[in-house]
Amino acid sequence: MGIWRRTKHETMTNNNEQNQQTRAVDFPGGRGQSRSRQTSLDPSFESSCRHPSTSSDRTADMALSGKTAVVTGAVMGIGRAMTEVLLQNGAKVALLDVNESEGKTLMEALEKQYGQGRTLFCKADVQSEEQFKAAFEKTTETFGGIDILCNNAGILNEGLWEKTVAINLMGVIRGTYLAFEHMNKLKGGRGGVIINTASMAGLGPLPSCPVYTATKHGVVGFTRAMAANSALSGYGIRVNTLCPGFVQTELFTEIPARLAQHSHLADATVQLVEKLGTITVSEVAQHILELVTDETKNGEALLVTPAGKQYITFPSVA
Ligand SMILES: NC(=O)C1=CN([C@@H]2O[C@H](COP(=O)(O)OP(=O)(O)OC[C@H]3O[C@@H](n4cnc5c(N)ncnc54)[C@H](O)[C@@H]3O)[C@@H](O)[C@H]2O)C=CC1
Ligand SMILES: CCCCCC(=O)/C=C/C=C\C/C=C\C/C=C\CCCC(=O)O
Repeated sequence: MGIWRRTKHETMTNNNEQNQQTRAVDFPGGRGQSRSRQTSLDPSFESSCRHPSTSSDRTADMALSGKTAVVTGAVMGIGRAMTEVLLQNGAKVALLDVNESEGKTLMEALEKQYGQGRTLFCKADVQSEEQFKAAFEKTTETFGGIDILCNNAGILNEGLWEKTVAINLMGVIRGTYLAFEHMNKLKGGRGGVIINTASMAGLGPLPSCPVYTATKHGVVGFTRAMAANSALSGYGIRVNTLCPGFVQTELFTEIPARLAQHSHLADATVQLVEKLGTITVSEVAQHILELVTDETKNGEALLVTPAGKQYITFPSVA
């Protein structure tokens, strides 16, 4: 059971990047096809956003130079690693998270590392339409638009199952709909790409976590439907989902407590972790670059495990 007691300071390394391959695998379920705004902010929210006053042009020739990204759940774990990948490739990044104190500290560190004017922290709970909307508006005011959204914030708590649905699924839907309002080319937006963090549990069942599994299957289905919707409608927005296996983060600690009434299945979960192995946050986050930059990727579900990356092929239901 010691496996669950690891904290973020005790991450397992599993450097298998050189062995990673791309394969198509079959899972039950059809393959997905393949503006700027200025509004006044609620003053109380304004005080929750922190950004520097100067900017850097060190990023001129990078893959994401000139692009602005929003990452939810950006302060820790996979979201933090995604933020770094986006910054390393030239994007400016708005970090949205409920953890304000660590968010501000992180933003200061990122500004030192990647240059002034590259980040913005906004305290925002993805359960709140008001806070989420205000963060998008602040990002647009600060950086001039939004090109990339990573809907990443998520929790694992089978006891608080309604909250799990509200954050993991409703938060992704809310963020996607807000991004469509900002990015839609038919409404004056400049198009863009959305990456929704699902899980391997969005492709197959994690028996100890039925509600978590349901939310992640929901994220995969919603992503594929919105990708097809956008393509058919001509909105100029791509939507993809990233499906990591087990990743060493805070979410992956104290699992028996998170399983609540299903905690008797903790040992079975340990066996699955031992069978599948774990990966690091950077091994997961590096894969967003392809989903963001490759214009052919829309409605994809990309599974990332110690075995490598796999674009999932779903059976056609047409
Ligand atoms: N750790 C794992 O094994 C895996 C995680 N995932 C998914 O990856 C995503 C990120 O998870 P981790 O990095 O592991 O988690 P984590 O617990 O390390 O980080 C989650 C971040 O989201 C923030 N957050 C939580 N609730 C929020 C809310 N309501 N609004 C805004 N921010 C909020 C937290 O403050 C934290 O910064 C989640 O959607 C999770 O389900 C997917 C597959 C595996
Ligand atoms: C209990 C920790 C949960 C961590 C969060 C998460 O999303 C990780 C999920 C990783 C993998 C398990 C998910 C689903 C299992 C689906 C298929 C397993 C097939 C196993 C096999 O026997 O081959």
